[in-house]
Amino acid sequence: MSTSDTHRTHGIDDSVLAELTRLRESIDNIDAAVVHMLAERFKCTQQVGLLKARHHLPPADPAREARQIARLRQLAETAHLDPAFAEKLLNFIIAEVIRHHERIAVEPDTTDTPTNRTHNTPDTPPGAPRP
Ligand SMILES: C=C(O[C@@H]1C=C(C(=O)O)C=C[C@H]1O)C(=O)O
Repeated sequence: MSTSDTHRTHGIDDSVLAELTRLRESIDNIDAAVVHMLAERFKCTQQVGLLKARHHLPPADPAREARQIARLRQLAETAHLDPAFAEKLLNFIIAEVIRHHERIAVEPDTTDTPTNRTHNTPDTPPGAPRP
């Protein structure tokens, strides 16, 4: 049974269904954009990881992270997004980046990239303490 069949069975008006479909199409577009933007971000951070490994720099830079969090919280407030949520999300992403950098530091010649990696994925939700 399709989604629209399910809704019809439950007596949802066609105009409501059309509105729901329209909104979900936008959500799907936004989710696709988020995936593409994250893929580009990980391409950049992968390059940063290689640079750090080559020059024996530490994988994490807490001072840079603190500046990013302060900036993102400010942007979130302006955009009427919960700043705490924005901070959790950034921390979640950064934790994954640092794991990649730690891996690059011990395996600098790896051709494995975050975008094609299917193992070693994060299993902690946004907001969980960094492993
Ligand atoms: C990408 C970097 O490495 C780490 C990851 C960061 C990020 O994902 O934004 C920020 C700081 C570092 O802890 C960096 O130093 O710029």
